[in-house]
Amino acid sequence: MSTLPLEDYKRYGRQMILDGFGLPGQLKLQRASVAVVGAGGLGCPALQYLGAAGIGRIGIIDHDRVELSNLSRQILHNEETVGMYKADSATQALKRLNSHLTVDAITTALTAENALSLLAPYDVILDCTDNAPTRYLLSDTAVALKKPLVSGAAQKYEGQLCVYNLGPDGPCYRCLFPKPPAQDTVGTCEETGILGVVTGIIGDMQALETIRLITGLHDYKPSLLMFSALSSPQFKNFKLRTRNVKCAACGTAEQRLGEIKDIDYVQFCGGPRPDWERRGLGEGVDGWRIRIKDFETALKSGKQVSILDVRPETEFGICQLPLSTNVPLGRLVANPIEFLPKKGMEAYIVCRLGNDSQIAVEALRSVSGEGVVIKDVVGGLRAWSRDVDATFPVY
Ligand SMILES: Nc1ncnc2c1ncn2[C@@H]1O[C@H](COP(=O)(O)OP(=O)(O)OP(=O)(O)O)[C@@H](O)[C@H]1O
Ligand SMILES: [Zn+2]
Repeated sequence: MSTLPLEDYKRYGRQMILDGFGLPGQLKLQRASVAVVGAGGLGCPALQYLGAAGIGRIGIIDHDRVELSNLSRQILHNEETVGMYKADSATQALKRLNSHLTVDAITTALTAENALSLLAPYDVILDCTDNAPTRYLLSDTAVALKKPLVSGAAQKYEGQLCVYNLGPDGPCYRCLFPKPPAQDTVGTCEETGILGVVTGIIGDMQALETIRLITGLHDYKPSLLMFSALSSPQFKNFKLRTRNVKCAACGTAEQRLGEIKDIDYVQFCGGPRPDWERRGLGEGVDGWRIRIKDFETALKSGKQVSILDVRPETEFGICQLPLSTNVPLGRLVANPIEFLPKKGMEAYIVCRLGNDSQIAVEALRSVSGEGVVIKDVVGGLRAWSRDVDATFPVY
């Protein structure tokens, strides 16, 4: 029979003595892996309870950094971690709670290109983000990976909770919301305000639903829970129907969306918005990224640019852009200073899909001074082939 490390009986004893939980429940948590996307208002409380309960592996995906204005609700961060990546700051907090936890801190944004590969290793996915494109992306990814998506949302005095893709026939987010909300009806916490404890309540409930799913304490009846701090009663629960056969994501085969990496979620949700752009969502968005069409324009403009291709040498040998230089990612990250562009020169970083190039830009950025232009090419050579030059090989 499997056992736990001796000190874990003491650490988790209070929950282990619960009816229906026991040693099997604790072992299930220990063997489970959970991905939390967004380490903000919802993610922090969810992570805190998931870590405290003894989830074996926790992935934290967030590309944003901690700001002072986050501290009133994003309770894993503190004054000393302002400026740090939220994923790193949250990891640090969880490790303080339990030094044995296994935490993967992922400091890149979840995008259509990377969602499947980043989330595939985890059993349960938590949506703790705050924007429509990411909600659709997460829902489609959870459907593709056949994993439950524990989704939270909070704004002003109100919150919502739902487990999508629950059990064999629970609906996905698209089943309920086939069309994105009108842009003027949604806003960020920065725009609309939020009471911190409301995110705490919803984030805690996301942790609770996750624990119920993993330990087998869930009833698998899909429902949408609405919370309103100033109403009476504060909680209302709506039973949901099973999945919609006409749903583009989870319905019958004819309705399929196509491949996730090819979907432009920002466009689907009504086009770029400044706050999404600030988040690095959509394409070509913050000052450190360039969308493929703009990259093409920059190359044609005649200005002096350098193109660094960070793929492995073998892949570079397969196909490459004219005038690009190969610097495999490992070499660049080991010594970014060597590869900084000269003053006045713009550097564009490419890779196959647009993931490694973000890591490369991050490394260059950490050693670059003011006025240096370094951008990663969103979607990489795959996007080049798709949107610019159909004769460029896809491999
Ligand atoms: N596609 C994404 N990939 C990774 N993290 C994301 C993505 N979209 C949103 N997030 C993260 O989800 C979190 C949402 O949390 P929250 O809204 O509480 O924080 P915030 O955006 O810092 O708040 P504020 O609106 O007050 O500035 C943010 O930390 C944000 O970076
Ligand atoms: Zn659906």
